[in-house]
Amino acid sequence: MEDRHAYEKVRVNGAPAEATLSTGTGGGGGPELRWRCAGGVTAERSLSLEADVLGVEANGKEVVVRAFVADAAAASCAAVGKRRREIRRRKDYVFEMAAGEGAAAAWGDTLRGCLDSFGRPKRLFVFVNPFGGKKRANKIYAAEIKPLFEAAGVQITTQETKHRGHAREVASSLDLGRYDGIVCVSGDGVLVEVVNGILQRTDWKEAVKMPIGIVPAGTGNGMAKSLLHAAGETYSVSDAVFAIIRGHKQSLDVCAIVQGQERIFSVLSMTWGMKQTCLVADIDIESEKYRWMGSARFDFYALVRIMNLRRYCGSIHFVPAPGYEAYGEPVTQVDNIVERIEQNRESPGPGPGFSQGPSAELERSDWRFFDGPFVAVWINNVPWAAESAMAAPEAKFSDGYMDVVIIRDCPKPDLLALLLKMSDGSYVKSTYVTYLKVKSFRLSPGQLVENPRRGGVIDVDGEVIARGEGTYGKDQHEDLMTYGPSIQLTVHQALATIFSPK
Ligand SMILES: Nc1ncnc2c1ncn2[C@@H]1O[C@H](COP(=O)(O)OP(=O)(O)OP(=O)(O)O)[C@@H](O)[C@H]1O
Repeated sequence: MEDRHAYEKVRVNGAPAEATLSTGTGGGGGPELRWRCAGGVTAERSLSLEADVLGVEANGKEVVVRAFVADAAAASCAAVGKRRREIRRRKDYVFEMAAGEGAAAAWGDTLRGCLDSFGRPKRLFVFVNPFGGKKRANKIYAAEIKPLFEAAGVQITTQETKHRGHAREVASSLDLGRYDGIVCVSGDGVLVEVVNGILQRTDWKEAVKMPIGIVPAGTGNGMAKSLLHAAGETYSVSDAVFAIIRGHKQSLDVCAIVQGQERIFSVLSMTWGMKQTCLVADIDIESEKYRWMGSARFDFYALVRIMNLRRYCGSIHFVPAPGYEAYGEPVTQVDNIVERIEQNRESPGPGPGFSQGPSAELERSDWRFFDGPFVAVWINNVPWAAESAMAAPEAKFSDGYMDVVIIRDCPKPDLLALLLKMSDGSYVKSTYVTYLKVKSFRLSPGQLVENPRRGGVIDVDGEVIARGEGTYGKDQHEDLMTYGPSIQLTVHQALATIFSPK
């Protein structure tokens, strides 16, 4: 049954009005506040507590409702309930109760009760990476993030990341009982560190249930873009924060990437060969020097990059998801693959290694393969690799599969055309792109076709994990894995939990 509190005499931001607080769900719309100003010239206004309200405070005769709405018009009853793409803004509505303090206190209690019933996070641990993206994360935090959390009454503990790996260290030992979630104000890198830190804990099975939030403040913000886009929300810092405040959650597949005794967990992507994000970003940024060309500079710079196109020898093996069984060639001798999986099973260490993870034997007879050369192989967990690159339009957060994109021999003009369609994902329709979903995957990377003394680069969630001979930085960097021996990927379905707008 719907529960209503109606007041004849209320002032809303000083204007006399009649207001109704509805706490029930009888109408199907959830708890809401409605009011109509005296005189009736303005339309009835309403605020959905779940979709528009951050917090509430009762003060004497007043109840202050801290809202986050698209604009003044968006608070009209016509707009309530619809998904909006407009930019939201902070707005306070002060309800002065004619019936006095007692009525204000009662409204305050009722409103807070409604907000509490949504299960929103009350205590958050927030990482801020001051070096992410354009090094503005601290400013963004102070100007756009902190005020929203404060308005929502969320208790915040912040931690600036001091060095590479710091977020991982902290997440591996944080007292999780003190928080309802961990938030990363950063690019995807810190998020990945947090997931890896949690999975190296001895209590990882419990710890991995801790919801993780991401607020885009880096160069690569594929996860934030994927979450907001999937919910039909605008891609912005404030929308990402609001999603965390509202406390909706989504489970997320985590991919274990293993080579011998080395293991890393990925939530976004693994890439080999041409990079999806790099090329798109490069065309935006590096083409600046060709600004005099006008809009043709994008095409020109893409062309420059494609002229230097590299193709790599190697092979990939995979267990296809249902519906993709016809892709590639059947593997007749699976023993090598299974042997390697069995070796990996014995690898020590905490976290969902092969001993705890999904059983690999189930997939014993289903392996298929492609041989190179390859221009690019991308394995994606979520649709967006960066905010401007929709690498895997079919990817789902927790379907238990990785979406694989393979570009093999592709004429340069076609590659250019394909690249220019990366921003909406339509590039996958090209005949030069093979797109499939897999349960397990194995990459055996080889040398450049044009130069057998030179290898390629393998990148996981934006970090290089292996680089071959002759590649940039080979002499300076000690990578986690070796370029050459196979790298095995296994999906752990819905292992992690992430704050999501819906
Ligand atoms: N204080 C710091 N100094 C140097 N590196 C840091 C610091 N804090 C975090 N990092 C590292 O920066 C890396 C990238 O961070 P993040 O993803 O937030 O930003 P980004 O701009 O998207 O990154 P990038 O473009 O470099 O991949 C992470 O791996 C993280 O460990």
